[in-house]
Amino acid sequence: LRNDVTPEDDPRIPAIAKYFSTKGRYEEVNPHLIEDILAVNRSVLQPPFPQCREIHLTAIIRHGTRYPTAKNVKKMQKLYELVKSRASGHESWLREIKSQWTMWYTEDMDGRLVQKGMSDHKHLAVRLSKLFPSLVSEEKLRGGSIQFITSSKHRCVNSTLSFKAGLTELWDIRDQEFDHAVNDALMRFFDKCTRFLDEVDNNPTALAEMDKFKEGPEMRRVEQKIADRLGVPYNTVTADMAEAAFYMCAYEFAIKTVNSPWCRLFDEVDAQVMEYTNDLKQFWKRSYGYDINSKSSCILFHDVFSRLDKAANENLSGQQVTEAVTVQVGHAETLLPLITLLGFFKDSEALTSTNYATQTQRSFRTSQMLPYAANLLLVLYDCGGGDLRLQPLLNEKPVIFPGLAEQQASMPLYQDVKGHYRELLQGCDFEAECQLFKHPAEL
Ligand SMILES: O=P(O)(O)O[C@H]1[C@H](OP(=O)(O)O)[C@@H](OP(=O)(O)O)[C@H](O)[C@@H](O)[C@H]1OP(=O)(O)O
Repeated sequence: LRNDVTPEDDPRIPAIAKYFSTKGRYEEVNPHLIEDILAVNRSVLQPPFPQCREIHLTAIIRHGTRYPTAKNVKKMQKLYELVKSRASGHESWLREIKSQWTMWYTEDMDGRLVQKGMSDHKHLAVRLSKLFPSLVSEEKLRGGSIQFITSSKHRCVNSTLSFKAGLTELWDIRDQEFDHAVNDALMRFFDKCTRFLDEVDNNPTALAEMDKFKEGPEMRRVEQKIADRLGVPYNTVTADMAEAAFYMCAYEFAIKTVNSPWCRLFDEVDAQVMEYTNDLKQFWKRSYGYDINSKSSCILFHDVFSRLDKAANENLSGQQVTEAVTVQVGHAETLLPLITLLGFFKDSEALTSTNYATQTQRSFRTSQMLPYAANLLLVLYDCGGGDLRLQPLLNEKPVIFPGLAEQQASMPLYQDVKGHYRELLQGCDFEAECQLFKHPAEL
């Protein structure tokens, strides 16, 4: 990409790429990476005093770009069959789909990491080594103070391997291998939380707001416009078909970096409606929609703070921090509950099927929050004389702990962060929250 070309002007990037929600490219969230995937800007880190030193980094990272899940491949196959057999439009992009494009997605791909997903993690590893050179360093890696923890899913394990490869290739390390721990209790807590499974994941009415929106006027308009563009009867394009078409555009771009003819089925207004549908799914299934969504991450929340505490205590007693870096690889459904528990991206109104128009300025945008390789970074600083600070970053951009903004413009004191989350630190017990009966709030 030339310097004078913005992503909006680049014909290789679909105009709707910034609305792909959890199927989006990390580069759309950090567009400077389009030009240089290894670029970092250390000046975004602004410790309050020059003597502040980073002493610990916890990175919780979503796996990299992956294939669609089997469920979505099926939907995409149905759409492809419809287009092949019924589409009567004469536009060149439609002729291209019908005569040149082949349906190459198969169900056995089922969410596996793609080549681009490996690069996502390799590149992220290199950028983190540039952003935090004293922590993500060859010496620390060789010395065993960089720990890797992953979910058992192949896309996560392979992302973890790629992250490690990014570092070992960077430093040309060939004489040593580095372990990782598979820990689903931490990285797939949602699978183990009975109350969440019962009340949300397996509850057919939990996503009622998304279901209603899919049947509502905004989605109907998108479906009609797709039917018009294809030249098929209105009743053949359902919400699932529209979703499948959106995935076709998103996956072709995320996996192959091509602006495929499928993208011509949407204009920007349509894409915003599709984005809202997915935001509704994420909101009700993994975020503020139900209290248990975020509470299911209590186990990870405590794990994060116990690591920070350990690093803080070792540092305060003059010892070397044993675990300088913790890299934890999981899913959108790992990151979002934790981000929610910490209070990020909370709007005053819930996302519902009827408030699409008033939610246009919402902060809850999964396209920005949860692309492939999305990451929450927590960096602990020692600023001398017992002054410890904690800087959160989301997708490598500094963010402010919600509620702590007024008290502290710059990096907050670690003690203040702990004070802010006091209630959760003293409670938020995974076992108690996740059991079906005797929920603490009901006692
Ligand atoms: O809509 P799909 O089938 O892709 O949903 C996936 C989840 O993807 P997401 O909704 O976040 O885009 C997937 O999360 P990921 O972070 O691993 O990509 C999740 O693990 C998987 O179980 C699918 O969830 P669903 O319950 O089948 O919708």
